[in-house]
Amino acid sequence: MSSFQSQKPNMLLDVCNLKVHLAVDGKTVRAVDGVDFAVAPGEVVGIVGESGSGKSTLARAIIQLMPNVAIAELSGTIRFNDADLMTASGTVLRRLRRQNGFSMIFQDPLGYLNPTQKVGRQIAEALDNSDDNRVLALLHEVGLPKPHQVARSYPHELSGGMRQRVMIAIALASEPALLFADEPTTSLDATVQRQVLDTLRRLHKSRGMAIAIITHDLGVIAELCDRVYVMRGGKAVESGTVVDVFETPQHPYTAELIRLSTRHLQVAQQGAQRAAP
Ligand SMILES: Nc1ncnc2c1ncn2[C@@H]1O[C@H](COP(=O)(O)OP(=O)(O)OP(=O)(O)O)[C@@H](O)[C@H]1O
Repeated sequence: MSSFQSQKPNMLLDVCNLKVHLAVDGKTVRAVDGVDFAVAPGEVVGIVGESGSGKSTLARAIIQLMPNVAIAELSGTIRFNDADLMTASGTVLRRLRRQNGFSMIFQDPLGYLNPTQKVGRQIAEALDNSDDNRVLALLHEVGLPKPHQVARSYPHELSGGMRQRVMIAIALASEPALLFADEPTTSLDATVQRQVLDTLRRLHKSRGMAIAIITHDLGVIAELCDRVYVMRGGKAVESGTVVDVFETPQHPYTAELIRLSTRHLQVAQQGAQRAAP
């Protein structure tokens, strides 16, 4: 594993000046254009911004899951613990995906799960063994009732919320230090959204796992996150603690986002009051 000097040694993830420029139809799309991004151990960080601002590309590039399109430029540094992910070997990346590294959940579990395999088997494969008790324990941990029955189901036999929990269970199998959650509740109805967010919050507390959550929804940021990055046009135009950014936004774009959802400011303030000693 290669290692190098970090500017922020207390960070679990430390990304500096990341650029991911794509070659799309003969044009260069600056999907991520010089982003600094960091996550401390056990921290919950939000990434918010309009559609196409580069949120997903940022997350995917960090975990070395590049978009299926030609890359015009890829540069910057990505340090995860003592590994430089930009230069890490396949072996190092596989190890980080399998054990105590990072994993990711997506908006669409159906596109991710194997439709022809029972979900218990898919979780067992993620666990690298076929220990039924561990499969059931994971299903229980993500809040699925009747884990035996769920384990014997195919993805299409489950509701959207249940499938999202199965995907979370698969992501947890490697005991990740950092979970990326890309719009994990966008396709769910309001009640199920709330349940999945509560589950993520509970897992964060019980496992001490860091979470980087991508969302359009400032309410999700206000409820779940310690810090937030606001993205626009491939750049992080603003970052800071949720309360600071929501109370005194420095960038007009952030101010506009907040103006459009002022009720979330109250949620952030209530959260800060609850956290105060
Ligand atoms: N596979 C791809 N092919 C072509 N263009 C892409 C691809 N992936 C990303 N892009 C482009 O890169 C830019 C950033 O996209 P990205 O999906 O990262 O944004 P986003 O903020 O996550 O958007 P959304 O909220 O809609 O998911 C956009 O202009 C998008 O069109």
